[in-house]
Amino acid sequence: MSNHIRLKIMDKAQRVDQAYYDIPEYYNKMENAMREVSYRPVTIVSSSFTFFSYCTTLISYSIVLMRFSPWVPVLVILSSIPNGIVQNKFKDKVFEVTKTKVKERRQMNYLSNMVTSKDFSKEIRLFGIGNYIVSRYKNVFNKYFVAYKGTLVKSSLWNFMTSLLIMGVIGALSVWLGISALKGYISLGDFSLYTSSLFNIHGYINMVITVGAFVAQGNLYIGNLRAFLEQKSHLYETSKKIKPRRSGEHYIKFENVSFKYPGTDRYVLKDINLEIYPGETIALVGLNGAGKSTLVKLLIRLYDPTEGRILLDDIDLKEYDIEALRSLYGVVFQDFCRYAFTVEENIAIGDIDNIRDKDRIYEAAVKSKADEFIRNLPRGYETSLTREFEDDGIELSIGQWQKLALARAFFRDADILILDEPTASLDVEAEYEVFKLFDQLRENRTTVFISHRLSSATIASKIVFIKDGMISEVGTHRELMEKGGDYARLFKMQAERYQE
Ligand SMILES: Nc1ncnc2c1ncn2[C@@H]1O[C@H](COP(=O)(O)OP(=O)(O)OP(=O)(O)O)[C@@H](O)[C@H]1O
Repeated sequence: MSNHIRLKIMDKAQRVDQAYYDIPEYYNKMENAMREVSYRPVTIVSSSFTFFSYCTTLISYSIVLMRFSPWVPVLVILSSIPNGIVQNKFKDKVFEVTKTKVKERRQMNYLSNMVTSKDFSKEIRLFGIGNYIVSRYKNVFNKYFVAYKGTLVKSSLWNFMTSLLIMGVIGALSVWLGISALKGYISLGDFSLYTSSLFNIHGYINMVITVGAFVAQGNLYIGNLRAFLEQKSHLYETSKKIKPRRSGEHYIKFENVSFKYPGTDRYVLKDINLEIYPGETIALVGLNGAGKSTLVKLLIRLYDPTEGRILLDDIDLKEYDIEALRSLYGVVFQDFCRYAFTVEENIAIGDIDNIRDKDRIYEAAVKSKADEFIRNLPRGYETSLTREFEDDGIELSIGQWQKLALARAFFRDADILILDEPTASLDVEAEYEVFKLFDQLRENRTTVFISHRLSSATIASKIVFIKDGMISEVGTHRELMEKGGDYARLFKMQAERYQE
């Protein structure tokens, strides 16, 4: 059951849109749902059974004690009510605190993962920041614990006082039983039966209260889980779900597109108007933070524009079936993923349904210049690309990873190629070959690439210069050089460095 719910949470998490990763509340809901998934569902069911079994036992002991006097079970049960209320109230409070302190808990997880994960290991050692991270962890923990402390102290105090009440009542009833035995109103056997029933009834009341509170808390957990599973998408959901045609020939148009990231007030893109004709190779250039990657994110519908619209073959992107739309694109992100799988899988991820098509996998690797180094790996295409799980796994260099990411995009058989800094880590020779390939590829598909190496932009049929979220210049390399604007200035600046 836990596994079933975990799978449901994972399924939801892989489908929610990108905007959720910008919103802490999303993470909070997911963390709340994930936190207790390993034990909570099972214990809700088992505790419910236990609850009923304890209640039955409790009734049995009450019936035994009623033979002596109906007041005995009534008094024990009445004196337990305040303790039951206190336990329930404070369990709810602790649950609420846990829920509201989820940000701190995520921070604590992040900080403790930092010191244990490989990603940070080099810098932590080099900069000697291990202790700094541990002290940050302690600070967050203290904030987290302060919130609990008050509730825990109060809960213990109230628990102690209400337990005293129960103990007082049980003590008094034991004395009553003792006197009755001494006076001969009940036999010694009955005395022993009644006193053991009295103590048992007390124990079972305690257990019923605890288990009952746990079951009630389970309801709160289910509320959390539902809140996560029922989250709505930020992206516009069309009823039309048009399937884009597959042809390689597409016309893309940005119409007055402006964009703010969810939860922010700043326009990152402002009034973008751009046409990309079938078969064109577009180079997006501009300074850091200008908005180039954001433009790409809108094109593949990770986000919808805040204003304006983007058309593909004269139809708004929003009207397409989103999965079919995304299947048109072959993308290499600036921060592409490095999967701890085999080489083959790392390429096949571009089009996972065709993972068995080995010939196409090799073909894609040859195109991206990855085939050469793959053949020298100990197990070729079957080499595992991590040393974390496999003894004979290996680590690649960043440039080698980039070649694999490119192969992934080529394997996809996409109509539109989108490459964000696709050659940043490639050696000069590989970069030259890859750009030569783009030249061939652009005959039958549209390519959009982002590059800071302006020499590579010269092959583009259209260069789009983005400045502060706006298109400031558009044209071929020659046109923009003649214009003598920002592009020409940056190009000359880079060229001068090469001439030195
Ligand atoms: N998820 C996000 N939430 C809020 N702001 C963001 C987010 N991602 C990017 N930004 C902001 O959007 C602006 C544009 O970022 P973008 O990544 O599009 O720039 P870029 O032109 O690709 O830069 P670079 O050349 O450095 O890759 C930046 O100011 C950045 O801070």
